[in-house]
Amino acid sequence: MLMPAVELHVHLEGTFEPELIFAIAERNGMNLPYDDVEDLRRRYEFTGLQSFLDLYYENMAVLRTEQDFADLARAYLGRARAGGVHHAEVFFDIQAHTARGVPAEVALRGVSEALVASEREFGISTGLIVTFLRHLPAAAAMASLQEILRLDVPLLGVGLCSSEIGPAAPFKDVYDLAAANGLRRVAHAGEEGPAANVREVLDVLGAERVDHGIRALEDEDLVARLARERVPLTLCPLSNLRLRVVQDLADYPLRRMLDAGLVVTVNSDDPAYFGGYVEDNFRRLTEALDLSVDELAVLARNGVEAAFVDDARRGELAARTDAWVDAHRPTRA
Ligand SMILES: Nc1ncnc2[nH]cnc12
Ligand SMILES: [Zn+2]
Repeated sequence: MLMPAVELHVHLEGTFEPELIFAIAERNGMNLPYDDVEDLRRRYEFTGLQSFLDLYYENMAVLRTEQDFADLARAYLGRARAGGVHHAEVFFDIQAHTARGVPAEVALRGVSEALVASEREFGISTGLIVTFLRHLPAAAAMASLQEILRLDVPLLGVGLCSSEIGPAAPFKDVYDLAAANGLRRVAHAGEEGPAANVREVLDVLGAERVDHGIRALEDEDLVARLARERVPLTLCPLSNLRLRVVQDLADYPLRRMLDAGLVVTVNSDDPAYFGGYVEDNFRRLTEALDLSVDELAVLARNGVEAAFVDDARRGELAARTDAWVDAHRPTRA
Protein backbone atom coordinates (compact mmCIF):
# COMPACT_ATOMS: atom_id res chain seq x y z
CA MET A 1 0.00 0.00 0.00
CA LEU A 2 1.49 3.28 -1.16
CA MET A 3 1.64 6.03 1.40
CA PRO A 4 -1.28 8.40 0.66
CA ALA A 5 0.16 11.73 -0.37
CA VAL A 6 -0.89 15.34 -0.55
CA GLU A 7 1.02 17.30 -3.18
CA LEU A 8 1.33 21.00 -2.36
CA HIS A 9 4.24 22.04 -4.52
CA VAL A 10 4.16 20.87 -8.11
CA HIS A 11 4.44 23.07 -11.19
CA LEU A 12 2.18 21.71 -13.89
CA GLU A 13 4.77 22.65 -16.51
CA GLY A 14 7.34 20.74 -14.49
CA THR A 15 5.37 17.54 -15.04
CA PHE A 16 5.77 17.86 -18.82
CA GLU A 17 7.48 14.59 -19.73
CA PRO A 18 9.71 14.49 -22.84
CA GLU A 19 7.41 12.01 -24.61
CA LEU A 20 4.47 14.40 -24.26
CA ILE A 21 6.61 17.40 -25.25
CA PHE A 22 7.42 15.62 -28.52
CA ALA A 23 3.82 14.49 -29.07
CA ILE A 24 2.37 17.97 -28.57
CA ALA A 25 5.11 19.63 -30.63
CA GLU A 26 4.28 17.28 -33.49
CA ARG A 27 0.56 17.89 -33.15
CA ASN A 28 1.23 21.62 -33.38
CA GLY A 29 3.63 21.26 -36.33
CA MET A 30 6.55 22.58 -34.30
CA ASN A 31 10.16 21.44 -34.53
CA LEU A 32 12.16 20.87 -31.39
CA PRO A 33 15.91 21.49 -31.28
CA TYR A 34 16.52 17.92 -30.02
CA ASP A 35 16.99 14.70 -32.01
CA ASP A 36 14.61 12.68 -29.85
CA VAL A 37 13.32 12.09 -26.33
CA GLU A 38 16.66 10.66 -25.15
CA ASP A 39 18.56 13.62 -26.55
CA LEU A 40 16.26 15.95 -24.61
CA ARG A 41 16.57 13.91 -21.40
CA ARG A 42 20.34 14.00 -21.64
CA ARG A 43 20.12 17.78 -21.17
CA TYR A 44 18.53 17.42 -17.75
CA GLU A 45 21.80 18.14 -15.98
CA PHE A 46 21.49 21.41 -14.11
CA THR A 47 24.05 23.65 -12.45
CA GLY A 48 21.43 25.57 -10.49
CA LEU A 49 17.93 27.03 -10.67
CA GLN A 50 18.50 29.26 -13.71
CA SER A 51 19.98 26.53 -15.88
CA PHE A 52 16.84 24.48 -15.19
CA LEU A 53 14.45 27.39 -15.77
CA ASP A 54 15.97 28.09 -19.20
CA LEU A 55 15.07 24.62 -20.44
CA TYR A 56 11.75 24.54 -18.56
CA TYR A 57 10.51 27.72 -20.29
CA GLU A 58 11.82 26.54 -23.66
CA ASN A 59 9.98 23.22 -23.49
CA MET A 60 6.64 24.65 -22.41
CA ALA A 61 6.58 26.81 -25.55
CA VAL A 62 5.01 23.91 -27.48
CA LEU A 63 1.81 24.31 -25.43
CA ARG A 64 -0.64 26.30 -27.54
CA THR A 65 -4.22 25.04 -27.44
CA GLU A 66 -6.75 24.37 -24.71
CA GLN A 67 -6.36 20.68 -25.51
CA ASP A 68 -2.58 20.87 -24.97
CA PHE A 69 -3.03 22.25 -21.47
CA ALA A 70 -5.78 19.77 -20.64
CA ASP A 71 -3.64 16.88 -21.87
CA LEU A 72 -0.71 18.03 -19.75
CA ALA A 73 -2.88 18.29 -16.65
CA ARG A 74 -4.52 14.89 -17.26
CA ALA A 75 -1.15 13.25 -17.79
CA TYR A 76 0.04 14.64 -14.45
CA LEU A 77 -3.09 13.56 -12.60
CA GLY A 78 -2.87 10.02 -13.96
CA ARG A 79 0.75 9.80 -12.91
CA ALA A 80 0.01 11.34 -9.52
CA ARG A 81 -2.77 8.82 -8.89
CA ALA A 82 -0.36 5.98 -9.58
CA GLY A 83 1.98 7.56 -7.02
CA GLY A 84 -0.58 7.64 -4.22
CA VAL A 85 -1.63 11.31 -4.46
CA HIS A 86 -5.15 12.04 -3.18
CA HIS A 87 -5.03 15.81 -3.15
CA ALA A 88 -2.96 18.13 -5.35
CA GLU A 89 -2.60 21.90 -5.33
CA VAL A 90 -1.12 22.60 -8.72
CA PHE A 91 1.03 25.59 -9.61
CA PHE A 92 0.60 27.07 -13.06
CA ASP A 93 2.96 29.70 -14.53
CA ILE A 94 0.30 31.60 -16.46
CA GLN A 95 2.62 34.45 -17.51
CA ALA A 96 5.01 32.02 -19.18
CA HIS A 97 2.18 31.30 -21.62
CA THR A 98 0.58 34.71 -22.04
CA ALA A 99 4.02 36.26 -22.61
CA ARG A 100 4.37 34.18 -25.78
CA GLY A 101 0.91 34.95 -27.08
CA VAL A 102 -1.32 32.24 -25.63
CA PRO A 103 -4.48 33.88 -24.26
CA ALA A 104 -4.87 33.38 -20.49
CA GLU A 105 -8.35 32.05 -21.09
CA VAL A 106 -7.12 29.28 -23.42
CA ALA A 107 -4.43 28.12 -21.02
CA LEU A 108 -6.57 28.34 -17.91
CA ARG A 109 -9.63 26.69 -19.43
CA GLY A 110 -7.55 23.72 -20.54
CA VAL A 111 -5.91 23.24 -17.14
CA SER A 112 -9.10 23.89 -15.27
CA GLU A 113 -11.17 21.43 -17.29
CA ALA A 114 -8.80 18.62 -16.28
CA LEU A 115 -8.52 19.71 -12.65
CA VAL A 116 -12.27 20.06 -12.21
CA ALA A 117 -12.83 16.54 -13.57
CA SER A 118 -10.00 15.13 -11.46
CA GLU A 119 -11.94 14.01 -8.42
CA ARG A 120 -14.27 11.97 -10.63
CA GLU A 121 -11.63 10.71 -13.06
CA PHE A 122 -8.69 10.11 -10.74
CA GLY A 123 -10.01 10.39 -7.18
CA ILE A 124 -7.71 13.36 -6.62
CA SER A 125 -9.13 16.59 -5.22
CA THR A 126 -7.35 19.57 -6.71
CA GLY A 127 -6.82 23.29 -6.50
CA LEU A 128 -5.23 25.66 -9.00
CA ILE A 129 -2.61 28.14 -7.79
CA VAL A 130 -1.45 30.65 -10.38
CA THR A 131 2.21 31.41 -9.83
CA PHE A 132 3.57 34.76 -10.89
CA LEU A 133 7.11 35.05 -12.17
CA ARG A 134 9.45 36.97 -9.94
CA HIS A 135 11.81 37.81 -12.80
CA LEU A 136 9.04 39.85 -14.48
CA PRO A 137 7.82 43.24 -13.19
CA ALA A 138 5.17 43.21 -10.46
CA ALA A 139 2.96 45.34 -12.73
CA ALA A 140 2.80 42.43 -15.17
CA ALA A 141 1.70 40.10 -12.37
CA MET A 142 -0.96 42.61 -11.36
CA ALA A 143 -2.29 42.85 -14.92
CA SER A 144 -2.31 39.08 -15.15
CA LEU A 145 -4.20 38.64 -11.87
CA GLN A 146 -6.76 41.27 -12.86
CA GLU A 147 -7.37 39.45 -16.13
CA ILE A 148 -7.64 36.07 -14.42
CA LEU A 149 -10.12 37.40 -11.89
CA ARG A 150 -12.38 38.43 -14.76
CA LEU A 151 -12.39 34.88 -16.11
CA ASP A 152 -14.77 32.33 -14.79
CA VAL A 153 -12.10 29.80 -13.78
CA PRO A 154 -11.98 28.25 -10.30
CA LEU A 155 -8.86 29.42 -8.52
CA LEU A 156 -7.46 28.38 -5.17
CA GLY A 157 -4.59 30.78 -4.76
CA VAL A 158 -1.58 32.71 -5.96
CA GLY A 159 2.12 32.03 -5.71
CA LEU A 160 5.46 33.52 -6.70
CA CYS A 161 8.24 31.56 -8.36
CA SER A 162 11.06 31.62 -10.92
CA SER A 163 14.50 33.11 -10.23
CA GLU A 164 14.81 34.21 -6.62
CA ILE A 165 16.46 37.48 -7.49
CA GLY A 166 15.35 40.91 -6.37
CA PRO A 167 12.81 41.77 -3.67
CA ALA A 168 9.36 40.20 -3.39
CA ALA A 169 7.98 43.40 -1.83
CA PRO A 170 6.84 44.92 -5.16
CA PHE A 171 4.34 42.05 -5.38
CA LYS A 172 2.55 43.17 -2.21
CA ASP A 173 -0.35 44.77 -4.09
CA VAL A 174 -0.84 41.61 -6.14
CA TYR A 175 -1.04 39.52 -2.97
CA ASP A 176 -3.36 42.03 -1.32
CA LEU A 177 -5.70 41.88 -4.30
CA ALA A 178 -5.58 38.09 -4.22
CA ALA A 179 -6.43 38.06 -0.51
CA ALA A 180 -9.27 40.53 -1.04
CA ASN A 181 -10.68 38.06 -3.57
CA GLY A 182 -10.54 35.17 -1.14
CA LEU A 183 -7.46 33.52 -2.67
CA ARG A 184 -4.83 31.66 -0.65
CA ARG A 185 -1.25 32.90 -0.76
CA VAL A 186 1.99 30.97 -1.06
CA ALA A 187 5.43 32.00 -2.29
CA HIS A 188 8.76 30.45 -3.21
CA ALA A 189 11.50 31.74 -0.94
CA GLY A 190 14.67 30.45 0.67
CA GLU A 191 15.40 27.99 -2.13
CA GLU A 192 18.53 29.57 -3.60
CA GLY A 193 17.89 32.87 -1.83
CA PRO A 194 18.66 33.67 1.82
CA ALA A 195 16.51 33.34 4.93
CA ALA A 196 15.66 37.06 4.67
CA ASN A 197 13.60 36.21 1.58
CA VAL A 198 11.45 33.90 3.69
CA ARG A 199 10.84 36.64 6.22
CA GLU A 200 9.91 39.02 3.42
CA VAL A 201 7.22 36.79 1.90
CA LEU A 202 5.70 36.24 5.34
CA ASP A 203 5.79 39.88 6.43
CA VAL A 204 5.10 41.67 3.17
CA LEU A 205 3.11 39.22 1.05
CA GLY A 206 1.29 37.48 3.89
CA ALA A 207 2.33 34.08 2.56
CA GLU A 208 0.50 31.27 4.36
CA ARG A 209 2.96 28.61 3.21
CA VAL A 210 6.53 28.93 2.05
CA ASP A 211 7.62 26.95 -0.99
CA HIS A 212 11.03 25.40 -0.28
CA GLY A 213 12.15 27.63 2.60
CA ILE A 214 15.07 25.30 3.22
CA ARG A 215 17.48 28.21 3.77
CA ALA A 216 15.31 29.46 6.63
CA LEU A 217 17.56 27.15 8.65
CA GLU A 218 20.27 29.81 8.43
CA ASP A 219 18.26 32.03 10.78
CA GLU A 220 17.45 30.59 14.20
CA ASP A 221 14.87 33.22 15.10
CA LEU A 222 13.07 32.64 11.85
CA VAL A 223 13.01 28.89 12.45
CA ALA A 224 11.49 29.49 15.89
CA ARG A 225 8.86 31.76 14.39
CA LEU A 226 7.96 29.34 11.58
CA ALA A 227 7.56 26.58 14.16
CA ARG A 228 5.57 28.74 16.57
CA GLU A 229 3.23 30.02 13.86
CA ARG A 230 3.06 26.59 12.20
CA VAL A 231 3.86 28.01 8.78
CA PRO A 232 4.24 25.01 6.48
CA LEU A 233 7.31 24.63 4.27
CA THR A 234 6.80 22.68 1.06
CA LEU A 235 10.14 20.92 0.67
CA CYS A 236 11.21 19.33 -2.60
CA PRO A 237 14.21 17.09 -1.87
CA LEU A 238 14.95 15.77 -5.38
CA SER A 239 14.63 19.29 -6.78
CA ASN A 240 17.08 20.57 -4.17
CA LEU A 241 19.47 17.78 -5.10
CA ARG A 242 19.25 18.29 -8.86
CA LEU A 243 19.50 22.09 -8.57
CA ARG A 244 22.42 21.73 -6.17
CA VAL A 245 20.78 23.39 -3.21
CA VAL A 246 22.01 20.30 -1.33
CA GLN A 247 24.92 18.14 -2.45
CA ASP A 248 23.68 14.81 -1.16
CA LEU A 249 20.30 13.56 0.10
CA ALA A 250 22.13 11.98 3.04
CA ASP A 251 22.84 15.56 4.18
CA TYR A 252 19.23 16.72 3.70
CA PRO A 253 18.41 18.69 6.87
CA LEU A 254 15.02 17.06 7.31
CA ARG A 255 15.58 15.79 10.86
CA ARG A 256 16.87 19.18 11.92
CA MET A 257 13.68 20.68 10.61
CA LEU A 258 11.45 18.09 12.24
CA ASP A 259 13.34 18.44 15.53
CA ALA A 260 12.82 22.21 15.35
CA GLY A 261 9.09 21.61 15.09
CA LEU A 262 8.77 22.92 11.55
CA VAL A 263 5.69 21.87 9.60
CA VAL A 264 7.62 20.39 6.69
CA THR A 265 5.95 18.58 3.79
CA VAL A 266 7.47 16.55 0.95
CA ASN A 267 6.68 17.43 -2.67
CA SER A 268 8.00 17.01 -6.21
CA ASP A 269 8.35 20.56 -7.68
CA ASP A 270 9.14 19.61 -11.30
CA PRO A 271 9.05 15.83 -11.32
CA ALA A 272 9.60 15.34 -15.06
CA TYR A 273 12.92 17.19 -14.73
CA PHE A 274 14.23 16.08 -11.36
CA GLY A 275 13.98 12.32 -11.54
CA GLY A 276 10.91 11.61 -9.48
CA TYR A 277 7.33 12.20 -8.47
CA VAL A 278 6.20 12.70 -4.90
CA GLU A 279 6.47 9.03 -3.94
CA ASP A 280 10.01 8.96 -5.31
CA ASN A 281 10.85 11.94 -3.12
CA PHE A 282 9.53 10.06 -0.08
CA ARG A 283 11.33 6.86 -1.07
CA ARG A 284 14.70 8.50 -1.76
CA LEU A 285 14.53 10.48 1.50
CA THR A 286 13.56 7.35 3.42
CA GLU A 287 16.53 5.48 1.95
CA ALA A 288 18.99 8.31 2.47
CA LEU A 289 17.94 9.16 6.03
CA ASP A 290 16.50 5.84 7.16
CA LEU A 291 13.20 7.49 8.06
CA SER A 292 10.92 5.58 10.40
CA VAL A 293 7.21 4.99 9.88
CA ASP A 294 6.59 7.52 12.67
CA GLU A 295 8.67 10.15 10.88
CA LEU A 296 6.88 9.43 7.59
CA ALA A 297 3.59 9.73 9.46
CA VAL A 298 4.56 13.21 10.68
CA LEU A 299 5.43 14.26 7.13
CA ALA A 300 2.18 12.88 5.74
CA ARG A 301 0.13 14.51 8.51
CA ASN A 302 1.90 17.81 7.91
CA GLY A 303 0.76 17.62 4.29
CA VAL A 304 -2.83 17.14 5.39
CA GLU A 305 -2.54 20.02 7.87
CA ALA A 306 -0.97 22.33 5.28
CA ALA A 307 -3.50 21.62 2.52
CA PHE A 308 -6.02 24.35 1.66
CA VAL A 309 -9.09 22.11 2.04
CA ASP A 310 -12.29 22.23 4.05
CA ASP A 311 -12.70 20.26 7.27
CA ALA A 312 -14.56 17.40 5.61
CA ARG A 313 -11.83 16.81 3.03
CA ARG A 314 -9.10 17.23 5.64
CA GLY A 315 -10.82 14.55 7.70
CA GLU A 316 -10.87 12.15 4.73
CA LEU A 317 -7.23 12.76 3.96
CA ALA A 318 -6.28 12.35 7.62
CA ALA A 319 -8.18 9.05 7.83
CA ARG A 320 -6.24 7.68 4.85
CA THR A 321 -2.96 8.66 6.47
CA ASP A 322 -3.99 7.05 9.77
CA ALA A 323 -4.94 3.83 7.98
CA TRP A 324 -1.54 3.73 6.29
CA VAL A 325 0.28 4.35 9.58
CA ASP A 326 -1.71 1.61 11.31
CA ALA A 327 -0.87 -0.82 8.53
CA HIS A 328 2.85 0.02 8.57
CA ARG A 329 3.80 0.72 12.17
CA PRO A 330 5.99 -2.15 13.39
CA THR A 331 3.97 -4.33 15.77
CA ARG A 332 5.15 -4.02 19.34
CA ALA A 333 6.31 -7.24 21.04
N1 LIG B 1 12.23 25.08 -8.23
C1 LIG B 1 11.70 26.20 -8.71
N2 LIG B 1 12.02 27.37 -8.15
C2 LIG B 1 11.53 28.51 -8.61
N3 LIG B 1 10.70 28.58 -9.64
C3 LIG B 1 10.34 27.43 -10.24
N4 LIG B 1 9.52 27.21 -11.27
C4 LIG B 1 9.50 25.87 -11.48
N5 LIG B 1 10.29 25.26 -10.61
C5 LIG B 1 10.82 26.21 -9.81
ZN1 LIG C 1 8.71 25.23 -7.16
